[in-house]
Amino acid sequence: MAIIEVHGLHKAYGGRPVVDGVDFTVDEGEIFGILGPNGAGKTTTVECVEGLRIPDAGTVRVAGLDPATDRHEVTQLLGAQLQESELQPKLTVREALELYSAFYPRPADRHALAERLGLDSHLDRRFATLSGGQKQRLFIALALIGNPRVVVLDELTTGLDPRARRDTWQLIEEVRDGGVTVVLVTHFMEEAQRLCDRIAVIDKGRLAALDTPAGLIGRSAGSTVISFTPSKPLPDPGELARLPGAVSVSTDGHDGRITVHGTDATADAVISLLAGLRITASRLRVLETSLDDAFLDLTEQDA
Ligand SMILES: Nc1ncnc2c1ncn2[C@@H]1O[C@H](COP(=O)(O)OP(=O)(O)OP(=O)(O)O)[C@@H](O)[C@H]1O
Repeated sequence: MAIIEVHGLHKAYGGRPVVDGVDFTVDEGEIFGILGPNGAGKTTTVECVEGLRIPDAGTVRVAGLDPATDRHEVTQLLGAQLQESELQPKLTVREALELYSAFYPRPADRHALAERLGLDSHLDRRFATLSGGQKQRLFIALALIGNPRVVVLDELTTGLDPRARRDTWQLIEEVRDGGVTVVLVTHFMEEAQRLCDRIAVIDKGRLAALDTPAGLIGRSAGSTVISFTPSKPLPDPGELARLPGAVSVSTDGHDGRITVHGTDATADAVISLLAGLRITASRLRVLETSLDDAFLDLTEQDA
């Protein structure tokens, strides 16, 4: 069941459209990614969902409510971690949690939340003295303190080291496992690929694609890469390029290693062809291209 519905969303600044007819729905319980190049309109889109910006046209519903007119009700069920969040530098972790709990009629148990986010041993630390990872944990805690049904995380792991980023991913999975729907705005393909059930790719204010990570990868031409070193040269090297789904074939002049870009069907056909020719494929590798490649295929480069 959809908990967020966005239809025909338009938003312009100074007459320049930055969100230009975006449609998507987010199902309850999923991790929904919003991916796109800088300035694509991702933050504007999620801020319309949060009720922080008023759309010029289109409809936005969160659990059936309009964030623009039912702002108070939406704030009670939607928690947000904003891009570039800051807090008063002298505020301690404990004070921040207390202050934010006071905004909600049925806040989460602060102590349990602090423990779950690994903040229990930092309760008396001032915000200014926290590391980047600790600050991000605190922002997740503050986004969750109102016991929301939906949490929107905008570029949550930007600036974190790889370990802190992975820890944060685990936290996001735990949040979802606790029944909260997560909307994740990110620039990191690995993050989107690892965490998201579905991803909306936004480019120049429009929805360029909406699919599962595997579905997006499958859309890029030559998404399966097959490489091997044949035990003897193929009698007709051109045969590989004619296999179903093959997009390109290249041979390393040094060791004769062959690389074929194609689909899963191409991989099957390469193996059957080699078996028929009684050629052994040594160091056979079949790899999927990454979401990075799919992203570059789906988003236009500026002229
Ligand atoms: N309040 C504003 N007034 C004028 N222009 C704005 C305003 N907010 C955003 N913009 C412009 O709208 C465009 C979309 O911005 P937005 O922040 O939604 O993009 P984004 O996809 O989140 O980008 P990034 O990945 O860089 O955060 C950008 O060109 C930005 O400069």
